[in-house]
Amino acid sequence: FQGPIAVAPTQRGTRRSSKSQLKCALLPSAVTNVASRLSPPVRNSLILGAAAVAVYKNRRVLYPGSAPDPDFSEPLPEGSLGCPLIGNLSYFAKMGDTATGPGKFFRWRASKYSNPRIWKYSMMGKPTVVLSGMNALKQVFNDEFNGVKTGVISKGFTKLFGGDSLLFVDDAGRHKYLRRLVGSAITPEAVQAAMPMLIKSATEQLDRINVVGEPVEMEKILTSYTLDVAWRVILGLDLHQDECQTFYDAVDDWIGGIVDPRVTMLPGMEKTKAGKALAYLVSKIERKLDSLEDNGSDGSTMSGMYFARDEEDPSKRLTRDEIISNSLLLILAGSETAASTLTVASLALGLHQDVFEKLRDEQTAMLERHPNGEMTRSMLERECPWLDVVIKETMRIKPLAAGGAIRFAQETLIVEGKQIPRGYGVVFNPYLTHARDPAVREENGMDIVEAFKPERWLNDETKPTEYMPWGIGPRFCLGYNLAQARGIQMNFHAFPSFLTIFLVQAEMKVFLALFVRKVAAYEMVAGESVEWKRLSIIPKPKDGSLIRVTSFSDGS
Ligand code: HEM
Repeated sequence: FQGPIAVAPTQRGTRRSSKSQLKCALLPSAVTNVASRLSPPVRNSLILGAAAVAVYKNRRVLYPGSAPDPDFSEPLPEGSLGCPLIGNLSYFAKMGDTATGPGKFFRWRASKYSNPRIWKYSMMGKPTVVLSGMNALKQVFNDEFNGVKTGVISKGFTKLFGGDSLLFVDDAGRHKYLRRLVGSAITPEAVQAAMPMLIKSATEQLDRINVVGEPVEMEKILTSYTLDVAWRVILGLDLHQDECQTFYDAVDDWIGGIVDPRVTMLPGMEKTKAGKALAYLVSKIERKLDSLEDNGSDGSTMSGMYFARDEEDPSKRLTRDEIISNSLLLILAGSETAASTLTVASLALGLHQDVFEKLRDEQTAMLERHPNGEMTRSMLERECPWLDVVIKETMRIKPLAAGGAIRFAQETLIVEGKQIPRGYGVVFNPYLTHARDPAVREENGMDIVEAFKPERWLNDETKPTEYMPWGIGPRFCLGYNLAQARGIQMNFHAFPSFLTIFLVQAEMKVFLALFVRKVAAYEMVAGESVEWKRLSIIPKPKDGSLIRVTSFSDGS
């Protein structure tokens, strides 16, 4: 509003008419005149409104690639794209809070639209559609490598997490090949062979809980547990006690690189904390590979990968780089996720004493049947239905806060009557999917205090069907199930449960079983007032699930 300004003839050749020139010349002064009579709040609202209209009218220029595909009549999903450069500012402002935890933006946005199962937003200026609900998810994510492909926003991620890992593969054949070979190292037999290591790792960490009345932060215990599983079971290392902390710190610094722009955007990653941590981890893996070459198999997942031959072409085996990248991927995908889920389970059991008692009764009965304390993979699977449903319910209430890796539409997709134009990002949202299951919609179904009811999984009539904590489609969690890697089409709900206990299930069940065998009763230090960390991959209680044991099983 600088007063009248001269209007230059347009550069494109077609001159505007003298009438329109006059309008253009007079308009600013007229606007200035009117604006000066308005109170500042009204004037500012009008300015913002005018700016919003200008952005809306020019959105095709401002957001390249966001326009609808003219070959389709279906509309775009609802939702605004925010700032063209950094996307929706509310994404950053509402990432999470202590009352609801991470993923607040997705819950808040979904509640605004007529169809919460499909809507759009913009991440760093990239138009992206958020999908939830099993129908829509199956349609889109089962078509990975054709209709959609997983991609990365920054190439730095590939450097940090290993360029030869199956996470970054966008070719169906190569992905299947890598899943077959990496997956062949996590068969039921391999997990059974790993049971003593899982039990040893859990027992060592549970030994840290030994004083009645002393507050214990379960998250710390469980982070160490899953990292011990990573070095023992996945990498097959034999770390001395004083080197464990170096390993924990290295994994922490390495994963922390995700949020460091010097790592993901700029050259010179090697000199950063994350780069140095990565070098340490790779050196450990390299040395282990040399020892496998000299001494043969040791039963670890890495050894499984090293000696695996492709069942379709036995002359093919994983290269050294592929083993390194995929070993790193298993640490990345498996440690934090399992630790967080177990942390939430310890909170849920502390809040629901009746469920804790059910688990204890189940373990007491198992001990009576196997008085020598033996615990195998198939025993946990066949004899412990409560263990199973406690984990299912924990993962229903607190799944990944913002979904998995971003996919990009390879062609224009029509989903739920809307179009997702070619080139758009697409992400799944497990929380929104779980929250809309008919079995839990009537109550405050995602609240850990009010709605944690593992028994709902024991009856076909109350069993949720809108459920996908392990992902969906060809990238379904590898730690969970290998059926797809062997070419069997996955139908999660119809899948017989005896086939579904693999590494991560065994890891979580072993810990919980030993925990309820040792601890006879405990309470949450914070009582029922649960607060959450604002940011994390899987939601975690703010106090790390601070418990106080009131009695141990040995009577102390
Ligand atoms: C409670 C623990 C876990 C949860 C909730 C979980 C969840 C998931 C989800 C949702 C995906 C799909 C990601 C996407 O499609 O973008 C996934 C993929 C994956 N998970 Fe897990 N996971 C867990 C533990 C593990 C463990 C213990 C391992 C291995 C040691 C593992 C290995 C993988 C791998 C390798 C992939 C990528 C598969 C591919 O791209 O083909 N996960 N996981």
